[in-house]
Amino acid sequence: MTPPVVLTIAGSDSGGGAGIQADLKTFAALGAFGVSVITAVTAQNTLGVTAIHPIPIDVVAAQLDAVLDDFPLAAVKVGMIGDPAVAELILDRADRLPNLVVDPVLVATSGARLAETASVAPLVAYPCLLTPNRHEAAALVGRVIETAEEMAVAADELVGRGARAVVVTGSEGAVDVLRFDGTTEVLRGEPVRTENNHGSGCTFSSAIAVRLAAGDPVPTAVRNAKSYVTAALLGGRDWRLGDGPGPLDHFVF
Ligand SMILES: Nc1ncnc2c1ncn2[C@@H]1O[C@H](COP(=O)(O)OP(=O)(O)OP(=O)(O)O)[C@@H](O)[C@H]1O
Ligand SMILES: Cc1ncc(CO)c(N)n1
Repeated sequence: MTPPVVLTIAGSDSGGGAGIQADLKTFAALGAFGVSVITAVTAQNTLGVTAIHPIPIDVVAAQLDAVLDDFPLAAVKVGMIGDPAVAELILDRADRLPNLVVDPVLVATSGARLAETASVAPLVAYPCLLTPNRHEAAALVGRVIETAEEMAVAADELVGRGARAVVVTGSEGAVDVLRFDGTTEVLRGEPVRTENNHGSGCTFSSAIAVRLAAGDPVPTAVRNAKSYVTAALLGGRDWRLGDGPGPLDHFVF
């Protein structure tokens, strides 16, 4: 059977654990056919980011149009965009981008700054499914977020600005908060004791996109994606790839 096509619009991680590379592995692992629009090339490994080269906006637009002109998209995941012009481009083509999941990537797990808050601001007001981690949500609402209660208030505030749904992720504690359709759901996952969490957020948002493409309602897609990330974290727990926080085992199944 022909698989659903899912698009990632994101940056390349030369280390293979996050960004476009994590997205395409997640799509393949969960049964979707992945296509990609690369917004930036990062020189990156498990220890950090040493260079960022934004792709010129006309080349980003040409990739997007090449994909749109030939593939029936079932869902779209947006990761690192780096430049507000890319956000404007996405908004301009948004009526052809179904099931839009936006991970407002601002900081890598290693702590390196990947994008300015202003670069994703135009997309935050679009009715997409937003997946900020606690720190990204804090940058978007302008205050520190620590507790699940504070995550819920921030998620509600971001829905108020126009998002269709918001999941604020809590990283190691495995507690995420979903705000959708007037209700708040606290998702308590199994905390995995691991150093290897590089790309967990990219993997999570990509898995949500695949599950939406498969027809899951938003809360089911988010729960299924969370189970997949937990399994991939467990699978890669004992891997030793690089000297810093390593990647997940995307093909754990
Ligand atoms: N150690 C862990 N054990 C269980 N779940 C985890 C762990 N770390 C992250 N998660 C889960 O992974 C998903 C992604 O969230 P996370 O907050 O790690 O994203 P992120 O910080 O944006 O990741 P990255 O920047 O590395 O891509 C969430 O569902 C979160 O609960
Ligand atoms: C290219 C890229 N996108 C996203 C992340 C977030 O983890 C990263 N480290 N690198």
